[in-house]
Amino acid sequence: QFVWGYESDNGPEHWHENYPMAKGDKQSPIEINSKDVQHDSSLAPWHASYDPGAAKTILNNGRTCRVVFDDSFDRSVLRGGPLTGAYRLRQLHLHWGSSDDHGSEHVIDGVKYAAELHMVHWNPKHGNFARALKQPDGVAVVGIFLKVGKTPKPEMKRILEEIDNIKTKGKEAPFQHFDPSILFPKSRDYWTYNGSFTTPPCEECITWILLREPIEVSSDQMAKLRSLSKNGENEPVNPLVDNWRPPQPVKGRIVKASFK
Ligand SMILES: NS(=O)(=O)c1ccc(C(=O)NCc2ccccc2F)cc1
Ligand SMILES: [Zn+2]
Repeated sequence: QFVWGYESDNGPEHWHENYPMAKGDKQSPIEINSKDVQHDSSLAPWHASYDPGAAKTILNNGRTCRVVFDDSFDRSVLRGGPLTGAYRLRQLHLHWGSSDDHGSEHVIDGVKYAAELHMVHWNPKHGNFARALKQPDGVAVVGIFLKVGKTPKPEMKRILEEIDNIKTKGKEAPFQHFDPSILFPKSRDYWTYNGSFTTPPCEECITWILLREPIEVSSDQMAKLRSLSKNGENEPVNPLVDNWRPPQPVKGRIVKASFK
């Protein structure tokens, strides 16, 4: 039975065989070229109001490291920007490379960042997440680029400290009292466009909000992330790296910028 992944036999080039949406017209990620972006002065600023008490657990699902939040009511929400209404924070996760020179999913003016962090929110007007992902306005993901520099990002430490407890696939640990808005960069500038999950089933339900300013992490912090394994305990070690989908066809979509 086909289990999708990022290897040559089950990677992004194969996904469409089991998930036809993967060949849709509004797929993510994409390459963003500043010259094709349209500044939209009507775009509102976005606001996150997260409850640190909503954080629940952190897990290694063999494909990424994911922090899960209580989304049973409007407890941690994202508002504004291109969105109508309050979207509930459900989980955050990352995509990263096997070395510092690549790993992000979106590519900005040819620049690949070392990693890309996704904060996944869904529109409660659709009742639940499974229904929301069938709607064009169902899901909103804030994407933050991680750039390798000399100074480690202290706010990333909480996540990276937990890595040792979730080394292998299926491992989960409590992860409480965490407000992910501490990860945001200073600037609120963003690009936004309509796209999809970057993993199967590649549903085209996402309003992407990509922050222009990357956050800086250290090479050691990236090495820590790369110490996660795809394999389960007592299985041969298979490093969890290069869990990113390459850019997909833009197909005439307009990327808007909140800034000039
Ligand atoms: N990389 S991303 O575009 O930000 C992204 C965000 C969320 C998911 C997700 O929830 N998958 C699980 C899932 C659950 C239920 C139904 C379908 C699903 F994909 C996958 C990818
Ligand atoms: Zn993602």
